[in-house]
Amino acid sequence: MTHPHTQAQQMNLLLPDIRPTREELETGAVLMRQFGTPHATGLLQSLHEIAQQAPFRHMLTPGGGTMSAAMTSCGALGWVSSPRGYAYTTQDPLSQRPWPAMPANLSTLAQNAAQAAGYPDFAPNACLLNCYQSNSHMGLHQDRDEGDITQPIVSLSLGRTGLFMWGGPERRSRVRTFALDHGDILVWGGPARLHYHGIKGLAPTPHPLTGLTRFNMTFRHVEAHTS
Ligand SMILES: O=C(O)CCC(=O)C(=O)O
Ligand SMILES: [Fe+2]
Repeated sequence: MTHPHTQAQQMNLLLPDIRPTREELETGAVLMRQFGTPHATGLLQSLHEIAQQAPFRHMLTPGGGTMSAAMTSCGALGWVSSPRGYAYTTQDPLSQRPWPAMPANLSTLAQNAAQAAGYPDFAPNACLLNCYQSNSHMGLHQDRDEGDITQPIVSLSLGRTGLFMWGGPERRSRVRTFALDHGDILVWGGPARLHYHGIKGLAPTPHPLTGLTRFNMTFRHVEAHTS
C-alpha cells in the first residue's frame, strides 16, 4: 500500500480550512461563508450597545400582525413597520430620538464584504438588526423600501444558525433553503437586488456566543427622501 499524500498534504489534512469561501448563488448574489467570523466578538458588542439605546421590539404589520423577529436599527435611517405601512425614518419612534449611529466596525465590514462580492461603491446609511428566537421566522419578501436599488443588500448572520430561503424575482419563483451560520455574509444586488428571500426558522443547536438567539444585520443604502 503506497501513501497517496505527500508529507505537506498530510499536514494540511490536520488543519481546519478557515479561508473564507465565495459562492455565487446567481448573478449578483454572493455567499461568503465565515467572512465576519474573525470580528464577531466586537460586532456582538456593538449590537448590544445599539440595543441599549434603541431596544429590539416586535413591530406591528400593515396586515394586522406582529413580527416574530424583534428589530431595531442603526445608521442615519431606520426601518419601521406599523399598521400605517413600512418606512425608513430618521428617528426611533420609541424614543423620538435619532437612531444610534452606525459603528465603524459594522460599516467597514459591510463595505469590505460588498467589495469582495463585486460592489466596491457600497455606502450603507441604514442597518436593520433582527433578533430571532426559536419561534421566529420571516416570510418571503423583497427589500424594496430603500428607494435606491442600484446598491446591494449586505446581510450578516451571527449566533444560532438560520434556515434562509432564497427565491427569485417573483413570489412564485423556485426557492432554495440553506443554512446561514455564524459569521456568514450574503450580498445581493444587481439583477438579484429585488429577489424574494426570508427565514424559515432556526436550526436546533444553540450557539456558544448567543445561545438560542440568532442575530442578523442587513446593511442598506436608502435614498434620503423619507420622514
Ligand atoms: O435574517 C435574515 O437573514 C434576513 C433578514 C431580512 O431579509 C431582512 O431583514 O429584510
Ligand atoms: Fe429582507
